[in-house]
Amino acid sequence: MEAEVREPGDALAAPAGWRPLATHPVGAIIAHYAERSFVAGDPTGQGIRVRYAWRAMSPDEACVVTAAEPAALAARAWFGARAEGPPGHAHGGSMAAVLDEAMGLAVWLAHRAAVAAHLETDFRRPIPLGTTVTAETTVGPAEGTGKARATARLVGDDGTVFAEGSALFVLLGPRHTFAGGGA
Ligand SMILES: CCCCCCCCCCCC(=O)SCCNC(=O)CCNC(=O)[C@H](O)C(C)(C)COP(=O)(O)OP(=O)(O)OC[C@H]1O[C@@H](n2cnc3c(N)ncnc32)[C@H](O)[C@@H]1OP(=O)(O)O
Repeated sequence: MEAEVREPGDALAAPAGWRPLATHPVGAIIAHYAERSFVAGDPTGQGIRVRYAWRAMSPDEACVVTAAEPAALAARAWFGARAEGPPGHAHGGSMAAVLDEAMGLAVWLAHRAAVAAHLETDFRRPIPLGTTVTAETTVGPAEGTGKARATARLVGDDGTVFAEGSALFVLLGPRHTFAGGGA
């Protein structure tokens, strides 16, 4: 029998100072994608529930950004019974999926169309099912052109760092076959 897992209630709301992704002009397109994504596309399910948010960045934060109004991306993520890995705790793949998608969307929002070429994840603490965490992201320059480096971490409301991710993204150009590439 599945253990009872606490529902998130309104814990998935955007953190203080952040706004729902759909309220950003570029973010609205990405938010539409997220509605269909296997990571964030089941907002009432018992697997992972993810809600994205953005805030404006100050010029000194926006080290790689080409957008006129640079924006940072964060997510609130809840892990339900169907995200179980070790008994009572989140599956590492579900944590990596949240990190991967949050970093990917951060690159799309801050920079332009890209796909992950290399992804690393460090699992620091197990996430008890029913926990809501914040996925914090950064986007920075990568060595060489046509690439971006992103990081993300899953942080509990008490400051516990559950997982950290780092990824290399290759920016999509005309030679790539991904739909929507060439931005
Ligand atoms: C509407 C809103 C939607 C919004 C949609 C948002 C979706 C977000 C989803 C989350 C992100 C994902 O999971 S994306 C899905 C998972 N990723 C994928 O499926 C990608 C599969 N891989 C590929 O298609 C390819 O390998 C690419 C495109 C990544 C790279 O191929 P390529 O373009 O031919 O690039 P290539 O010349 O080989 O390499 C370019 C440069 O990157 C470096 N490079 C390439 N791969 C690697 C690597 N693994 N590790 C280190 N470095 C690498 C090379 O050394 C080179 O550096 P230099 O010599 O130039 O210095």
